[in-house]
Amino acid sequence: MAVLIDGKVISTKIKEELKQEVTEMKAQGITPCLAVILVGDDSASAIYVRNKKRACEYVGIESRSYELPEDTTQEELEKLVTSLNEDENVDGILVQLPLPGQIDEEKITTMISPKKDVDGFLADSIGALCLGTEGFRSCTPAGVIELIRRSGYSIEGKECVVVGRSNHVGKPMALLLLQENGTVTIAHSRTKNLGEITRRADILVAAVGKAKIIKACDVKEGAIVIDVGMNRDENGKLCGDVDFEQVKEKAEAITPVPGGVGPMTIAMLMNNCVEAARKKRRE
Ligand SMILES: Nc1nc(=O)c2c([nH]1)NC[C@@H]1CN(c3ccc(C(=O)N[C@@H](CCC(=O)O)C(=O)O)cc3)C=[N+]21
Repeated sequence: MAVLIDGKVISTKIKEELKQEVTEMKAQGITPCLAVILVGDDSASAIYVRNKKRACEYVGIESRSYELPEDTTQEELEKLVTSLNEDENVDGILVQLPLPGQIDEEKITTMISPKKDVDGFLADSIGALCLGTEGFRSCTPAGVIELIRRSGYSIEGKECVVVGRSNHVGKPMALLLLQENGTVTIAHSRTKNLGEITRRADILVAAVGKAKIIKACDVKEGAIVIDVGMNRDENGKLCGDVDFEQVKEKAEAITPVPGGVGPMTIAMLMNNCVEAARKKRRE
């Protein structure tokens, strides 16, 4: 039976560390501030946004939320992002994705000032990650690295396989593992003999978006298995990309869903907000 990597415990530890730092910042008159924009009333998005607000409260970050109706126009949303870009009190801007169909998502997200890109989604941030220079790291991949590190495992020299190549998870995940000196393979929907490749992994990161598709036969004995998936199973229950019940018997360590990567994404978002506020002070 594998070691359970507890994202709730580790994310709470990170938030406690950030809370300390924010207390010190506040003593110097600086309060980090995150603006969260939610368009429409998708219930899953509403839950995430609520979790983010709660995390802000815990850490001592001021959160401003903008909950706009489903029929918000492109122009209205652009105006809001522009005003938040210009607002010196706002350190980070998060536009909750996905956006409704009438909105040009690409245009809205690329409007966000790179200094306030706490999601780490912009070309500036991904470029900095690629070059290994200072910039915001994408929250989910950064959370995965922290989970591995704080559980006492090293990445250096390990065979790392990332399944999934999305801009928000797979690609930045591979770059971060590379930066940690892992030997990195990116597998995806067109990969041939997927199982052969995943079975090589000492560290396997599943970011596919398909419920329980990683089975015990896809995993090497003793692997560290990180599940980024957020799916609903046949009973409507939240589950990952990994068939947890099977794989836990074979892995050295495994993350659950929920309670694994999800809470870490939020902790790293808090980290990026504090970093944004810290950088502003240095300017
Ligand atoms: N601009 C933007 N940035 C994001 O970071 C972003 C986004 N849009 N759109 C949606 C996805 C999804 N996402 C999650 C964050 C935390 C949990 C999380 O805390 N999950 C809990 C359980 C939550 C539940 O019970 O539903 C867990 O895994 O334990 C899940 C999903 C951030 N996203």
